[in-house]
Amino acid sequence: MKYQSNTGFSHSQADKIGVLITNLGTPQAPTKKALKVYLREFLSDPRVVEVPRLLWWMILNGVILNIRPKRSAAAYSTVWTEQGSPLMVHTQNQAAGIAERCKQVFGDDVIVDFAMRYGQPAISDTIEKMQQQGVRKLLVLPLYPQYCASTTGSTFDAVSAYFQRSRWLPDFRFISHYHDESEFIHVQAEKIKVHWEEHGRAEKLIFSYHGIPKRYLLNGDPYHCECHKTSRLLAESLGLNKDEYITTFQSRFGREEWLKPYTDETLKSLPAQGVKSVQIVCPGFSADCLETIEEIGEENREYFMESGGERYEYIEALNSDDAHLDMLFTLIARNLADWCVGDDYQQREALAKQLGAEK
Ligand SMILES: C=CC1=C(C)c2cc3[nH]c(cc4nc(cc5[nH]c(cc1n2)c(C)c5CCC(=O)O)C(CCC(=O)O)=C4C)c(C)c3C=C
Ligand SMILES: [Fe+2]
Ligand SMILES: [Fe+2]
Repeated sequence: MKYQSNTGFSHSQADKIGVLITNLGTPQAPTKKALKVYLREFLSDPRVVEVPRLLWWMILNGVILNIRPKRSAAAYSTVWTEQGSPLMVHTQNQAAGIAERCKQVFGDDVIVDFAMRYGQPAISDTIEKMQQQGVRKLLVLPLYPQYCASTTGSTFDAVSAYFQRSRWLPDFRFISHYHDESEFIHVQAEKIKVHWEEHGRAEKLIFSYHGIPKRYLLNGDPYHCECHKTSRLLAESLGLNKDEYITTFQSRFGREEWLKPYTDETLKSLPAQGVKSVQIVCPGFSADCLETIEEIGEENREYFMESGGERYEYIEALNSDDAHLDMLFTLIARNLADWCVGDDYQQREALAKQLGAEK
């Protein structure tokens, strides 16, 4: 059968609204074997590596998958926790926190779940499960504040690949970015302010974002602009002058030029320019993961200190902070608004306000 049917359907089943949270995905274990599986899927995605397929297949299988898994497994084992990969643990907690908030406001009308673009739980399996539970309207929120074809675009590909095989499509909404939503800027700025209250301020605040090849920007990807806009809005919210913060790009992969300035080179050069203390935050990562904990928390710290830096502080990602989950819930609720049996949602909101006022 070309188009799959919805196996869970019964006429008495209540219609539900689904909220699917997604993130990138992570290996199953910090081992060479698991890394090979993960990297093969991730790096085979043409949205991630835009190189002619045959050439890339040869480089990937002939070189990268023979070298990288061992190196990456060693890096992952430094961040692995008893519960698993930090990215997985944070995403699970975020989904649980959002589900709790949805339950309080929407009752049983809304089902919240999470999936990963690469590895498990797969986007297709999760949407299928949600449809079996009665989901007829689906909102997908990839947890990337800035749009990038390599991440957000690729998530859309995975969702639409499932839809293309599916007989009964739900109503569908997709949040492609939220970097300039006032609530997002507010929570991220507050996290920095709390850090300042506890530790004082450093000479420079560095906003470090995951990089992409410069070619993608030149071909029209808005990611670079959205990162700079995020930094500008945060700086405005924090009252920072232009010389008090820097926007940099981390996690380079391969030999071609990526977005500049590079985080590592910037940190190596700052002490010689007289900057001895920095605080670094990653507003493109909604959850701490290998790229923040190991690369920013450890590797770049060493570069800075070995180059003559004296004080280096990494400000953690928003993870499952209550304020972050409240912000994500607000974003979701706004996008669900007229779906949530419209009047019901308005009435519940009014009731919640009334109850709050009576307390
Ligand atoms: C060509 C390669 C890559 C592009 C383009 C890219 C874009 C990109 N990635 C993220 C977010 C994350 N990337 C993470 C890990 C990671 N990224 C790449 C390569 C590219 N990323 C690799 C090979 C890896 C694996 C680790 C390694 O071997 O170094 C992660 C962490 C995942 C985890 O398990 O902790 C995240 C998150 C964004 C936002 C982005 C473009 C904007
Ligand atoms: Fe990446
Ligand atoms: Fe990295």
